[in-house]
Amino acid sequence: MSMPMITLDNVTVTYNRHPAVHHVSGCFEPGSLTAIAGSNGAGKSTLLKAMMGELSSVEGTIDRGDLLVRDFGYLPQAADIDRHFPLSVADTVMLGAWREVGAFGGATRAVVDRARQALVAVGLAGFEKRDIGSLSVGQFQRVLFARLLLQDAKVIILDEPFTAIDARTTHDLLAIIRRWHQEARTVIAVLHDFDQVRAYFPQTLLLARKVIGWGPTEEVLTKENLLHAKAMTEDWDDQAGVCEAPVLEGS
Ligand SMILES: Nc1ncnc2c1ncn2[C@@H]1O[C@H](COP(=O)(O)OP(=O)(O)OP(=O)(O)O)[C@@H](O)[C@H]1O
Repeated sequence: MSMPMITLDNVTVTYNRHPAVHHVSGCFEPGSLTAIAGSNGAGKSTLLKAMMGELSSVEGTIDRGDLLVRDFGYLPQAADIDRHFPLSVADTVMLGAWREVGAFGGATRAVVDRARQALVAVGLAGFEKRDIGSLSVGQFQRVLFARLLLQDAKVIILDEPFTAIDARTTHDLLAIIRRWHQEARTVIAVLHDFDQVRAYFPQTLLLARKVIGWGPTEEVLTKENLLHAKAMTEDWDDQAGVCEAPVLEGS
């Protein structure tokens, strides 16, 4: 059996000493396609940011195995992305290849061809010279998927990729996620639409500050678990302190 690719062991993440997620343990297998689901404030984005190494107050262990930073492709929530830069669609997609190209290096013909193919794959052929500020929300999301295609990452982490995205665009981008899965990449996506999760994502991590369920989607998204998750998130005290270490019997 292959070794787990990303293993979380008792991960707790705090903001100003208040836990946003706590005691999360489990693993993302290589090539798995996992949805992270949960209510607003359940800690989904926090967990992704911790996995990306973006947060400093992380307790427990996030073991990324042999993976390097370059092996991760990360799409943050749209609200965290500033697109008021005077960047063209082509330049934005090319950012996916910056590790290959380097800060001042020139892109090879092969990289430019791959960027062009990525734009075709997301249905934006001919948009190369458009300013990203002039795109619709859905078109911009397609550009960001093209950038991920170019990056060619082993692990792809998407934070609410379909929020405010229309059905047609969502359908097209889900097809790309499916393609990544068929290519045996590990894909992790925060999603709010349970029907979508059931239809496309074999694995689910249901989060409500802690893990409510993590495994095959049909076993995790039960009515009971969803009610439990909702109640947990609603009852959570944002000012709660970090749990004390459990007292071991006999100590
Ligand atoms: N930078 C921050 N500073 C302080 N608290 C934060 C910060 N970011 C998130 N939080 C808090 O951590 C908790 C979890 O937030 P997080 O954004 O991870 O939830 P989420 O499940 O992704 O929610 P949503 O579905 O609304 O995006 C919330 O109570 C939030 O207010």
